Amino acid sequence: MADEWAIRFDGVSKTYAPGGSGKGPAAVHGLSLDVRPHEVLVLVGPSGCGKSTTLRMANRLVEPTSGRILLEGDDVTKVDPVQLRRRMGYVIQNVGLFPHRTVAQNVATVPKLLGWDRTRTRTRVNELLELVGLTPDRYAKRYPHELSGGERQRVGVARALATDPPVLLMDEPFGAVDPVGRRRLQREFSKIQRELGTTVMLVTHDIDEAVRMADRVAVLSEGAHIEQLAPPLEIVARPASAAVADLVGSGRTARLLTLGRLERSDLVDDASDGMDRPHVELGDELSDVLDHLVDEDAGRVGVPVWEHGRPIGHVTGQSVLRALRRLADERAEATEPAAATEQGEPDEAVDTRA
Ligand SMILES: Nc1ncnc2c1ncn2[C@@H]1O[C@H](COP(=O)(O)OP(=O)(O)OP(=O)(O)O)[C@@H](O)[C@H]1O
Repeated sequence: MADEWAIRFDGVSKTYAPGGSGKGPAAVHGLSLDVRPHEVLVLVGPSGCGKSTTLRMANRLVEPTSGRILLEGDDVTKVDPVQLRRRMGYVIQNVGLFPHRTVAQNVATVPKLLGWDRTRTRTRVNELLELVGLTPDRYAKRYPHELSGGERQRVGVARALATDPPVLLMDEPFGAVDPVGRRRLQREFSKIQRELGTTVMLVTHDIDEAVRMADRVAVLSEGAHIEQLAPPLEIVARPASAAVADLVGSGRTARLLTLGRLERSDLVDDASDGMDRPHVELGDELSDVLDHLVDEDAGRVGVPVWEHGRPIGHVTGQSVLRALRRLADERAEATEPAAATEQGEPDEAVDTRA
C-alpha cells in the first residue's frame, strides 16, 4: 500500500557489465526494501557493498539490471527521469555546486528549469536559505568558493529541497565536512526533515551518523545484502550478525553505552508505579539499562527507575537512544571551538520520534 512505503525496492539487482560482458559480480543482488513515508532510512556498510548503487537506482542515475523500484506507486523506470528527479532531491558529498553561479542561482536551478517567474523563485530561494541557516543578505550573492565546506553542503541541501520533493536521497551528504561541522549539520538537518516530513534515504560509512539520524538503519554487506534492518537502538543492542556487531563494536556507539549514565532528563515520565517490578537506578550505566530493557523485553512498557529507594519514573528504549544522542552531542560540543557554537541548539538534537 502506498501508505506504508514511499519507495519500494522489489528484488532489485544491478550488475555493472565491464565491456558489456554482462558477467561482472552483482553490485546489488536481489534487494527488497521498503522506505516508509516520512522516515529517515540510513544505509550503512563497508566500502563497495552497493550503498551508492542502491541510492542511484532510485533516481535512475543507474538503471537496475532486474527487479522493480516503485516511488509512491509508480514504477520509476516508467517515469521520465527529469520528472522523477523533481520528486526526489539528491544531495551528494562535495555537493557539485555550479562554481560560476551564485548561491541564489544554484538554489534556483530546478525552479528555473520549471519556468517559475522571478518573484516566486526569489521568494523560494530566500525561504530555503533561511531554512538551512544561511541569511540571504549575507550569502545569496556569494559564489561557492567563498563558502566553507559546511556552508556549501547547506546550499546543496537547499537546492535539493527547492521544489519541496517528497523524497530526498543523500549520499554521504556530510562526509566532506569536519566532525564538528558535521555534527551541527546533522542536527540542523534532522530538524528540517522533521519540519518538512520529507522521506529520506541516506547513505553513510559512519555508524554513529546512522544511529544519530536514522529512524531505521539498514546494515548492508557485499551485494547490498541486508544484514539487519531495524531502529538504531536495536542495531546497537542486538546486532543480528557478526558483520553488524563488527560495525557497531568498532564504532563509538558501543563505547558510549558503557560510558554513559542514566540521567533524569532521559526518563520518559515521572510516574511512581512499578514498585513490584525489577528496576534500574538513576546513574546506572546505560549498557546495564539496555540489558534490562532487552532482558525484560520491556522496551515499550518501560522499566521503573529508582532514586534514594523510591521509584521516580520510567525508561524505555527511546530513553537509551535519547541518552546516546545526548552523549554524542556532549562529545561533539566538548571539542567544539567557542566561536563555532553560535548555532548549537542542544535540545534539538534530542530526537524522540521512532
Ligand atoms: N560505474 C561502475 N562500473 C563498474 N562497477 C561499478 C560502478 N560503480 C560501482 N561499481 C562497483 O559496484 C560495487 C558497489 O559500488 P557502490 O559505489 O555502490 O558501493 P558503496 O557501498 O557505495 O561504496 P563506497 O562506500 O565506497 O562509496 C563496487 O564493487 C564497485 O566497484
